[in-house]
Amino acid sequence: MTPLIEGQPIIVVMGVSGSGKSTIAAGLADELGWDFEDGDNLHSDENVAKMSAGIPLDDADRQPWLETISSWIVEHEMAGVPGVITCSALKRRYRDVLRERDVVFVHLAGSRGLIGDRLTQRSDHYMPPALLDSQLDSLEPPEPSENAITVNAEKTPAEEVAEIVAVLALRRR
Ligand SMILES: Nc1ncnc2c1ncn2[C@@H]1O[C@H](COP(=O)(O)OP(=O)(O)O)[C@@H](O)[C@H]1O
Ligand SMILES: O=C(O)[C@H](O)[C@@H](O)[C@H](O)[C@H](O)COP(=O)(O)O
Repeated sequence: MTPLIEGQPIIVVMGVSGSGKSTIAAGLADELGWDFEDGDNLHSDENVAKMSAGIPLDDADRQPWLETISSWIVEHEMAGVPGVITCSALKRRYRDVLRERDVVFVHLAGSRGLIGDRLTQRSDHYMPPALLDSQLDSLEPPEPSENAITVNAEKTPAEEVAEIVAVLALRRR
């Protein structure tokens, strides 16, 4: 594993369902040789069952999940291992939970039409496309004071990864 560069934060790739978090975060981690975790895999069985049934998660459902993601971040910080993790992180107060650590948010932002099309085409996932509207309703895009990076989710995955690497001036070591 590549050791953490001093002052190097953990990257949290955020956005609504279908914005490309899993694809881009995995590609970014691969490009950098960093650890990767998909926040989707850290949901409780109850949360997955709820989303699978087409019911949006609420704040109480998301709180323990955010704490699990925070634990992943802390473990990586403590071990000095850089990483990329996905988390929808739709609301400012969710991001505030994760921001207690040294993280940088990368927001994948795209139109409802494009993301809806992608979700309709995606077949191997528990999250139903019908939940996109509630995801967009919940989304509070990062404010300028949050120092997040916003990437146009309508580019190709390779372009998005290259942009993130360039903006953060990251290099494989
Ligand atoms: N930049 C992109 N260009 C084209 N298709 C993409 C892009 N990013 C993701 N996809 C596709 O869109 C769908 C949703 O992407 P995914 O990474 O699962 O999003 P999320 O993790 O945010 O739900 C997947 O089928 C994925 O292959
Ligand atoms: O906060 C939420 O409502 C969920 O966490 C959701 O946003 C999340 O992203 C799911 O895990 C679905 O997975 P995909 O984002 O991969 O569709």
